[in-house]
Amino acid sequence: MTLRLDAVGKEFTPGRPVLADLDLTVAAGEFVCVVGASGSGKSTLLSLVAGLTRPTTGRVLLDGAEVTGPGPERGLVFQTDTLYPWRSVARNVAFGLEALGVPRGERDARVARLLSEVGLTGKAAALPGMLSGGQRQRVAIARALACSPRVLLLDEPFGALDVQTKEDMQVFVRQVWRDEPTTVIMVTHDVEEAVFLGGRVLVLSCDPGRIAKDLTVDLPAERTLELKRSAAFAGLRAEVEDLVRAEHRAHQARV
Ligand SMILES: Nc1ncnc2c1ncn2[C@@H]1O[C@H](COP(=O)(O)OP(=O)(O)OP(=O)(O)O)[C@@H](O)[C@H]1O
Repeated sequence: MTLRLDAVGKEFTPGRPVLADLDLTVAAGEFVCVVGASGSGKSTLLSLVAGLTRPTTGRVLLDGAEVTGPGPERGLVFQTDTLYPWRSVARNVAFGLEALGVPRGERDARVARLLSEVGLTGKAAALPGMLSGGQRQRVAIARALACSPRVLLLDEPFGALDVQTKEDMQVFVRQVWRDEPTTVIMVTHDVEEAVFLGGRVLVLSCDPGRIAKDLTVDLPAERTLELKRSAAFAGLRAEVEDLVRAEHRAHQARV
């Protein structure tokens, strides 16, 4: 599924654009990470693709069709825990399938497969409150994958996790992306995470947000944690950090 943003601008307050004149094409199967200073409009960009908010100017297109609202072909995972606390893990994952009216047998099979994929088969009957933060985020990812989204939108999904759990989740999400035929767009504050996961990293400028840099991550497709210790990785990471810092400073100088 090809995603295209065509001269997209977004203002929440008239005359104060958060995003301006943003053009972007993401091909099917890409893994794109979006970084930028706080307030640069990363989450707004994701909300526009999710159809949770509409652009003030320009258009968001999925395979040429304009996005006018949310849809099952786009799965969303946020930083904060958005699981339904009263539903079991399995029933959380089943939620979208129930809403789509998928028959019970098919639904149960899909949920079982996803829980196995995210390593939580044994927790199917548990309530979210009984899980760790990393486990809850895995349930959230399984839930987002349940309707076989063509595009997976991740907004700081590991921002609240400790370093070790976060690294496990990074490896996990890369595996999910390899196993499920999906395009991933992920917003993160963490430059190391962006370079580790993305095939492409977009650096947003501030006020208004535009794409300051669209960088191809020229690293092996097989991303293991050892890669983070390589010189190539360190070089890319420093390059992106410098870009984010430069954009932040340029913004500070303007205000
Ligand atoms: N619903 C809204 N109504 C009004 N202003 C909003 C709304 N959503 C976002 N904004 C404003 O848009 C700007 C960009 O916000 P956004 O959350 O997209 O940035 P971000 O880059 O994701 O920030 P952070 O890294 O801090 O999460 C901010 O100035 C924010 O206050």
